[in-house]
Amino acid sequence: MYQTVFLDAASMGDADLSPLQADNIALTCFNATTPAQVLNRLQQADIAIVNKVVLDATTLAALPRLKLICLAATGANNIDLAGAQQHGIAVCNVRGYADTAVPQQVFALLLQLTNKVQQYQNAVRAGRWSQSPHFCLLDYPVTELAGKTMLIVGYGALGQATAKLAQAFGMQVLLSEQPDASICRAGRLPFFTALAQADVVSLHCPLTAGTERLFNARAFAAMKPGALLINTARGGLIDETALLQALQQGTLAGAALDVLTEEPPPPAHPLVLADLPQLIITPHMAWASAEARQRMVQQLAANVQAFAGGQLRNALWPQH
Ligand SMILES: NC(=O)C1=CN([C@@H]2O[C@H](COP(=O)(O)OP(=O)(O)OC[C@H]3O[C@@H](n4cnc5c(N)ncnc54)[C@H](O)[C@@H]3O)[C@@H](O)[C@H]2O)C=CC1
Ligand SMILES: O=C(O)C(=O)CO
Repeated sequence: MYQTVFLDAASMGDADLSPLQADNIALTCFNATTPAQVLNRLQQADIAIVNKVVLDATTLAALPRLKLICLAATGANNIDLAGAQQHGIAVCNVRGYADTAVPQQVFALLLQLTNKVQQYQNAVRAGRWSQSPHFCLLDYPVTELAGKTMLIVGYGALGQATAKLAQAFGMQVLLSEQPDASICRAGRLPFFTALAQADVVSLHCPLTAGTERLFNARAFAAMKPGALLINTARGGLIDETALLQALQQGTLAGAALDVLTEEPPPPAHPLVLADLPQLIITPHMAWASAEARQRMVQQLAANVQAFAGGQLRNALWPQH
């Protein structure tokens, strides 16, 4: 019997978690877990399931029974992988579960930036259409995606699925090489060259030591004037102070963020308080269509059962 503890089960919303239940699994679900509660709750666990709870090296060192961390997410930046490795704790994630949900949100955000649906809705509600001397109201400029370029940073499952939607909109897709790469792979552009050519930049790479604040003042200065930035990957990819400055100075024409460095953000977070119509922030819900959350549960169950059967599925560590 594997003692299995889901530390932030309520982050799955109303998804049906019953696929996780099985004869060989004793499952305990906590809605949410504070950093101070982690150790106590995982003390007797063989398997920890976490969405965004942080499991750092110190915590992992104090959990000798723990054998598997099963991420209810693709991004693994909340887990100290080196610490897991040091203590022989396997780590697996879920993959491709959101490759329809996230790209759909990328375009929901991008289309809001180009088509100003919210601003027009507000204008109609405020009676401004009724007062218009014409049949229409043209107060907010609309621009087309067709013929524009989208740079995808991180060409994995979500980057590729987003690229397909971009192509369906008639956009040209660009791929960049990693900034510190010594060679540039065929079909890719050097990072700063790609930034200078893109009308829209969409982020889909993991947050690692190498990608932290990849989008900083230097990167914003290199971007094409009037470009739009969409981040549905991780907040830490962006230097948020530099982003606010780039938006205020007009270097960037707009940004849409589904993720912030600190989540949930403090109420006085400068980007949350910034009153800029060209900045849209959604609360890390790009992944969370009902369908994607249920696919996630199925993958979690498959990962847990693979482990119980002596196998590892979607292992980030140990790698095969
Ligand atoms: N907002 C949300 O709800 C969600 C956010 N995510 C985020 O999206 C990220 C990507 O997810 P997937 O596409 O499924 O992962 P993936 O592992 O399939 O793809 C990531 C890609 O990024 C590439 N990469 C790594 N470092 C890079 C760098 N420095 N520059 C450019 N590319 C780099 C990798 O080679 C890989 O091709 C996740 O790591 C997670 O942080 C994932 C799901 C939902
Ligand atoms: O899958 C991910 O990485 C997410 O951020 C959703 O939890």
